[in-house]
Amino acid sequence: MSLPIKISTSELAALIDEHLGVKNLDKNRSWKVLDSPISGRGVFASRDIAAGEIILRDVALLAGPKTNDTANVNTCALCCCHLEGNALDVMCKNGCTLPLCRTCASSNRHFDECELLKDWRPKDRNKINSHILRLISIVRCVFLQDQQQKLLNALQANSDKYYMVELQKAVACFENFPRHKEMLEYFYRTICAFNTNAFEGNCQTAEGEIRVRGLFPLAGLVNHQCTPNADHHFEDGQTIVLTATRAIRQGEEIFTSYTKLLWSNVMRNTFLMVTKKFMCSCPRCLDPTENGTYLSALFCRAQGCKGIVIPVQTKTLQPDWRCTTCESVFPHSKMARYQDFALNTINNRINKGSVAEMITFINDMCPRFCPSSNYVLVEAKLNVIWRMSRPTTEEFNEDHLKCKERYKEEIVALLEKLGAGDCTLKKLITEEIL
Ligand SMILES: C[S@@+](CC[C@H](N)C(=O)[O-])C[C@H]1O[C@@H](n2cnc3c(N)ncnc32)[C@H](O)[C@@H]1O
Repeated sequence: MSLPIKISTSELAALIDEHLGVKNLDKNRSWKVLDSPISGRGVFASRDIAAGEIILRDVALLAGPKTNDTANVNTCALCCCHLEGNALDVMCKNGCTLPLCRTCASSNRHFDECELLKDWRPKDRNKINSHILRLISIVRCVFLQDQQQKLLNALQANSDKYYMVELQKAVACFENFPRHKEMLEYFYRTICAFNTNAFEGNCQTAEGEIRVRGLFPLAGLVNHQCTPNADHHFEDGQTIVLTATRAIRQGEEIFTSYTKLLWSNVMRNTFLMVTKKFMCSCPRCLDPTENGTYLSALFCRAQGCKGIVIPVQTKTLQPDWRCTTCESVFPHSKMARYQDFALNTINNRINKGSVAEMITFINDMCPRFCPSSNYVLVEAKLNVIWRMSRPTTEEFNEDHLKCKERYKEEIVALLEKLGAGDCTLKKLITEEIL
């Protein structure tokens, strides 16, 4: 369920223009905001767009470090750079408990935030609290101007009891967190809007890699398809760029993918349902062969059969599975256990041993229990490519290098079958931009 939105699509489009400002609104712009036949509002091509062309550049309304509950507290709360040193070294010396780099610690931008958090009185002033660090991108909604708050409230905000838990965890970190209804509702809506629309990612800057999450009002209006026509990357901690992965005709809706491209149908839709509260019905999701990639395929469980089974129904997260050879049908519960076994067995090996051991495992062991098209095995091959492309002390012989090339060809062929165009993943693999 989403929280109510009390604004028309044209008013929202005007707020986005204002947000981007004249500087970012070039005359040759290629997009417009309209109602979408897929869901709510969407972004559409206002002219033909060439493959590889930048569609839009959007500026964060709210942004902060990408963190989770337990890790990454060594990230600057403001510029999101990696911080060296122990918690006490990097924590703000004025008592707000945020980790900060030297430049940000003395900046005006931090001053107001620091005063606000100190006023709320963090309970434990001697340690960095990952909840507070995660909350900081939300807390920044307090400093938005009226029109920006209006824009924030115009974004779709899916509600969920776990988002309420996120708010309760935040409240529990302070002795004096504002508890009046209006403020709590504003924070709750902002958390919901973040979970519905935000982008997370890593970005290479002159100072090193930063890890950010941000709410981008225009990019956040882009709906999802599993074979999208656009891809995104962070230009810096405040700017996101959408690029066309193939030619887009005037009037077509622009889509990105909210999931990994190479996940299976069930995996993608489970993720979409949990994180974004919808199931996709794009052509790829409706095709049990997944454009002939068989990313879901598992071996048939019928005695003596060497065929593969694939989910037969679409539009459900618990489909029956049927063998493409003997046509035996298996309930989802049985195949889900088998898929989990393959996933756990393969994931337990990833990053544990050397790359050479991983290659032997993929080539010799995995084919005994997992078809080569299964997405978990595809992900394992991607992992080998990444590890071999990064600086490492491990030495590779000719066979290893040949395997890497073969894995790359297999994955590029999969992306082609899916119609993924010049997506970031293809560029990463073929151009080795890591
Ligand atoms: C980031 S927002 C996209 C913008 C949204 N349509 C709006 O009006 O603000 C994500 C939400 O849009 C909807 N959505 C996006 N792609 C969809 C799709 N392919 N099918 C159904 N709903 C979709 C879902 O409700 C999802 O939670």
